[in-house]
Amino acid sequence: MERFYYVAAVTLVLLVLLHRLLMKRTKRRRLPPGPRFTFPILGHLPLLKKPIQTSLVDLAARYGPVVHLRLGSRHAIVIGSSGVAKECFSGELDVAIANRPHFPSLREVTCDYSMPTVANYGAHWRTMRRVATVHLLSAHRVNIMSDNIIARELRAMVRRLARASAAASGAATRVELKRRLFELSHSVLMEIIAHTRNTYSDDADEDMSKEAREMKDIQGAIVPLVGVANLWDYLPLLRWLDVYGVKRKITDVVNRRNTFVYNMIDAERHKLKQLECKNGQGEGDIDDSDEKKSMIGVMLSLQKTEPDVYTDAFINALVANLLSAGTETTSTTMEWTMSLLLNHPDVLKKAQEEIDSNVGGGRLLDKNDIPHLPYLHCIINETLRLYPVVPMLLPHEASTDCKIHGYDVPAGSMVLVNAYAIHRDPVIWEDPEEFRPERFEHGRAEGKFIMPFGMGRRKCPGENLAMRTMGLVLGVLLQCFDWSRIGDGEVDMATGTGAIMFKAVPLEALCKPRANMSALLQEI
Ligand code: HEM
Repeated sequence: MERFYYVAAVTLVLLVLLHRLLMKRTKRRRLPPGPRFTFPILGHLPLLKKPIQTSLVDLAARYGPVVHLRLGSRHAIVIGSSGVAKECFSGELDVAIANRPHFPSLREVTCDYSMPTVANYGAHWRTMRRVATVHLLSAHRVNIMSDNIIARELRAMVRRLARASAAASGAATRVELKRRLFELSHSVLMEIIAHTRNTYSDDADEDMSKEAREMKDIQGAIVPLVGVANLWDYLPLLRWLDVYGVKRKITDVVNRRNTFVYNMIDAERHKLKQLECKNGQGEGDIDDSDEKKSMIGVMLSLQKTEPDVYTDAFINALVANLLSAGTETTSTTMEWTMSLLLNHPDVLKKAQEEIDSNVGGGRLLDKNDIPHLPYLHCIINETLRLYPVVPMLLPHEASTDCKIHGYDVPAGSMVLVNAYAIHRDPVIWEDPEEFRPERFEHGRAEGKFIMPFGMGRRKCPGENLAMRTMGLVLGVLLQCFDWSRIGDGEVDMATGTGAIMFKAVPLEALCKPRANMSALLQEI
């Protein structure tokens, strides 16, 4: 018993000394300003109200453009001005904060943090990033995909909308735009990744292939589980005790997803083998160039030259990540755009006039028209300014002690950039809350900048594809149909909570074929 008291006393003294030492170190550092009071264990977490980006605007107003918080046991540095954001993402600082925090809730879903969005800065991330930017999402590949995959999927969607309108015999048709835009973005990515589509269904309401639907179900099952597991990240006891019983469910759904992607890889491998055989048998002209291949096909070609690097596990992680990172971001931005246009019919009309005078009604708008539609581009930019769908970017982490804006940032700190606040900074943007695409016209926004895709070396590699998809989809929807609100009220622009800034109320609208397009729509 005596021995127990002795050990307990020594432990207590050591803990007190350790605590004092840590406090001294912290005091010697010049951390950015932030709220003085911290809750035990939780730190400043209880101060953060949802949505976090707006709650952080209030803290920035009190403490300045760089704020220090404690989120559980982690240091977090929040950046709230464009000047400091530029400093963060240039030179050596960009490298120093290029890691990602590893949240236990994401370990299994991200294949042990091997996906590019969460991988730490290093050799593995560089290889994935190179494959994504050079082989899969380059401007050249996006150009090729625009003509075949995006145009095909878009045409199918227009055909369905036109049929639904025909069935309404002249009356406007009610369209669940959120769902339609999501299914279109998802189908485009699935086709780019795996060429799964063999046929288009005649069903006026069915926008996806069987495979795309299966993948959508899997992703739909993962998101809420990760949402619950998120609490583990700051309160490990919940994870150890598995209070909400989500651990097994996550394992099950991740296994289902991995099996599904591995099956797609095997199917693509089989297809490529068959092509090789045909070419070997002298069936000369079969085009098996990388340009015609799906993303999985391109990666299987790389696998042939370096099988140890481009393993099936590598392909699985990259494919699952591109699907989750690329679908909801693109479709939600289009949903915000259409919502803004419905609330600003004058802007919608001006965009249609631009399309009419540059493209006309004799054919569907295509990729070659995009450079001649600057106003449409301004509308997309203004939407990305007001509603950047990843409002806090993805969290970065400092791999080493560094300085931001003269303040000390300890290694391991999370760095969060409030793009939402930066885009609405009244010092930079006149009437920042107003939707005014004209602010981007004729180089008027020169010198000001928006960062919906992030900046620096961790910047989004899908920007080309996203901008092209959004330009084509929105352009064609405005070219072919007139759009109006359901009811008299304005479209509700409330934002949901979470890492992606969803619309709290899913968008529905009324659509009617435009008179100058009716002949073309009947042929489609
Ligand atoms: C409107 C559409 C999109 C928006 C607004 C968007 C935004 C972003 C943002 C803010 C980041 C984090 C940047 C940072 O941490 O500094 C990011 C990362 C990423 N995005 Fe996107 N994205 C979009 C579409 C896409 C698409 C279509 C793809 C691919 C098909 C994609 C793939 C990725 C990947 C792989 C990363 C991780 C990059 C890294 O950590 O190295 N995104 N995106």
